[in-house]
Parts: sequence; structure tokens; C-alpha cells
Amino acid sequence: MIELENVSYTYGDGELLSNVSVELQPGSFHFLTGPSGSGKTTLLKLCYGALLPTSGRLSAFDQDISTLDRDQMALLRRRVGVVHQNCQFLDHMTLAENVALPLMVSGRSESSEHGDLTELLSWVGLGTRLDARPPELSGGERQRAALARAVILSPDVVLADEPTGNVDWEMSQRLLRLLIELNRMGKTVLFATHDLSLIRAAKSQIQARVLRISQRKLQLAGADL
Ligand SMILES: Nc1ncnc2c1ncn2[C@@H]1O[C@H](COP(=O)(O)OP(=O)(O)OP(=O)(O)O)[C@@H](O)[C@H]1O
Repeated sequence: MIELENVSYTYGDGELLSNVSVELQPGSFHFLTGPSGSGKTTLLKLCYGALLPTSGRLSAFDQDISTLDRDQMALLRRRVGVVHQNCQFLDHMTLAENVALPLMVSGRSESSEHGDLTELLSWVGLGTRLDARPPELSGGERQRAALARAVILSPDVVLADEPTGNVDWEMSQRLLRLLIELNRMGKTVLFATHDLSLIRAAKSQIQARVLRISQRKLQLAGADL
């Protein structure tokens, strides 16, 4: 689905990621961990084409991302749902309208495999909050709304950037379960988190590989986690 071959990325004059290689196979579940500032968000941005590698090759759906024109890049972005670290909503619109925005922008009327919008919001536990305005939502509700918005176009890949960053343990587990469910529906999932206890808790629920960024390199974490 997404493959990085010797990808490096440099902001200004400081190299952040150095010769990173990884392949996200269809239907796989990966965690991405590493200290704050190690480059997790940057790696995710590379995966959805918000940044292009400084060197190396990144391909998505068998296409070299650096060769894509604007339309092809837009198509790629539709196949990759992103839960951003600091999810933003439009405060003057309802929760349902915010979640439906990608549908409107893409000119589509149908929803994801969850059926209609109400069904999707019920799936994330927000079925009674359709008319709420974003400022009225709790942190956990915002994160679940962000997840619903990320999957409304039925992407093949879901990238989640610290979706459990500002929520308690119970809500973290709930978000994890939703991502596991998406994976069981066949989606390829990359879940960035610094929360190692959550990764340990996930081990009994799913077979996932754990990638760790350390000193600009990407490694497969082992039993030491
Ligand atoms: N647009 C940018 N310009 C310059 N430096 C940047 C930019 N974006 C990020 N950085 C720097 O790159 C480094 C990695 O940032 P990144 O957000 O990818 O790390 P992270 O592992 O996701 O961190 P956290 O866990 O704190 O979210 C940080 O030092 C950050 O300041």
C-alpha cells in the first residue's frame, strides 16, 4: 500500500529521518512510536503526500509519489484517511456537518461502508451528538469525530497521529478498539503513539508490528517494548 525506500527528510539544515525503509502491506496494523520530536508526525505526513522525501523513494498504491500530478495526488489523499494530532473543526457547523465535509468537498453523496452519516457517528458512539457544535465536545468526542471524518470516504489506509494524546485510559482503549475494528474490515492502519502501555494492551487484541523512530532511524521494535 505504502512503501518507503531509503527515505530521508530534512527540515532546513537538520536531517530528521535518515534512510528510512518500511512497507505497509495491505491489511496490516502498525504502531509508530518514538520520543517527542523524533519525527512521527513527519513520517505520517510523508505517507499521505503532505511532504515529499528529501531523498529516497516513497510509493503509495504502486505509484511513486514524487511523480504524481495534482489530480493524482488528490486521488491518493482520498484513499488515505488521516486523524490529525490536533484535529480542527469548523465551530459554526454541527458535528454531523463537520464529519460530512470530506463528502461535500469530494462531491460525493454516499457515505462509507458504515452506511449513512448517522450510522457512522453511532459507530464511534456519537449517534446522539449529531447537532452538537465542536466547542461543546469533550476531548474524547472530538477524537472520535475526527476518526469518523477520516473514514467517511472509505479510505484503504488510515493514519492516526496520537489520537489518544489528550484522553484518559478508558477512551484510549475505546479509540484503539475502533482502529482495530477498521483493520478487521480490511483497512491498513498506522497508529502513531508515544503510549507504550497502549501498545502493550493492544498485543492481546491484534497482531501488530511496532515501528520505532530512534536517532533518525526507523526500527522494528522487539520484545523489549
Ligand atoms: N514545518 C517544520 N519546520 C521545521 N521544523 C519542523 C517542522 N515541523 C516539525 N519540525 C521539527 O521536526 C521535529 C519532529 O517533529 P514531529 O512533529 O514530526 O515529531 P513527533 O515525533 O511527531 O513529535 P510529538 O510526539 O511531540 O508530536 C521537531 O523537532 C519539530 O520541531
